[in-house]
Amino acid sequence: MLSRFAKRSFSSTAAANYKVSVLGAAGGIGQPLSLLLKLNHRVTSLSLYDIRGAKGVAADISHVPTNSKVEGFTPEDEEGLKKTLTGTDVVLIPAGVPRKPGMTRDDLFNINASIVRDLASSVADYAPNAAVLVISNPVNSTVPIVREVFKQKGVYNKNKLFGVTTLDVLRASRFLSEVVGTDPTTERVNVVGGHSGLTIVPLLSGTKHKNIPQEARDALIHRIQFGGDEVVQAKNGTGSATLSMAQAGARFAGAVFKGLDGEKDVIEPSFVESPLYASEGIDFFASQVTLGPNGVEKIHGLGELAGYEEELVNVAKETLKKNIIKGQEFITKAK
Ligand SMILES: NC(=O)C1=CN([C@@H]2O[C@H](COP(=O)(O)OP(=O)(O)OC[C@H]3O[C@@H](n4cnc5c(N)ncnc54)[C@H](O)[C@@H]3O)[C@@H](O)[C@H]2O)C=CC1
Ligand SMILES: O=C([O-])CC(=O)C(=O)O
Repeated sequence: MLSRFAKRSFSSTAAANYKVSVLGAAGGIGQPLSLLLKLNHRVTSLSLYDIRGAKGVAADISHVPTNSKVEGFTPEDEEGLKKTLTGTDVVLIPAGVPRKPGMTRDDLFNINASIVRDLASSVADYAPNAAVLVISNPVNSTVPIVREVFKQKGVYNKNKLFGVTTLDVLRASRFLSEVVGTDPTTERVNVVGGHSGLTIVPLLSGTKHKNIPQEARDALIHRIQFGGDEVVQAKNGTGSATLSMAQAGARFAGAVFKGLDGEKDVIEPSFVESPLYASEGIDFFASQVTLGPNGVEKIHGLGELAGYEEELVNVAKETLKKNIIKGQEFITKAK
């Protein structure tokens, strides 16, 4: 096999070639996410898997004239998941059910935990070296589930497992810009913790907007933490954020590709196995991560926090710890 490096050495301008798989590709997130991945020049092979509809989505997207081949597989295909995953560099998992009004992300655990467990098991079998980007909720628990499945199969690499929290980062820059009257494309907010309600902690003190009045600042933080609810309510029972999430997923995957490709200073927040609060029994935490050729290259600390942010982090840690243990024990205590 001609390796990626060998292929690259023939041309200094050639981008790396990545095989990317999307599990849950025919869903509300999966479809636009797959389209955005088709538009990324670093993706040369796109494999779409879903329990239904993946072939249609693949046929549709395959007509977009970029330099990648697209294939779609469902459980009806013999060894569909094996064919999807073999040779994959990066796998994105948006498979699972979304919220309806009145539900928390944790309410999705009963259905999504087993979906993620089973898909993770196949990823461990057929793409054990792939970077795994988990979108399915509750992310605070599904990421630990993937870790335990990988550990049981002896293929766990902490540098290759990511919970995708990028939508919180997109919302933070958008909502902040609405408050301070700036162009959202120029705003970057570090969002740490986890991906649900009070576990989402935007660090506004790290932006250039230090003087937002407290009432407006508190309202802004609350909006970032509960932005997902706005979409769930507006969609009124038909789902949660899909299009903005597709953009978030494509952005984070794009950063992972850049890191794999050896670009320097590729930094995005992500929910990863982290030393930051491990001594308190919190094994995963979202913070800025430098992405490199082997996945996570460096996990950044939170930096100096304002007093109110320290409080928010403390509140986040309580729920996070429970969410993480719940995911872990779903695998380790399974009968
Ligand atoms: N991390 C984040 O920031 C966000 C996460 N989400 C989560 O993403 C998940 C997906 O959301 P949507 O795309 O809106 O839901 P959806 O219901 O539109 O799509 C989910 C897809 O997963 C497929 N699926 C179910 N079981 C499967 C399996 N075992 N193997 C392969 N495919 C399977 C379904 O057939 C469906 O096509 C939800 O859990 C949602 O809460 C949603 C928004 C943001
Ligand atoms: O709110 C939800 O259930 C979906 C989600 O994670 C988000 O939009 O941030």
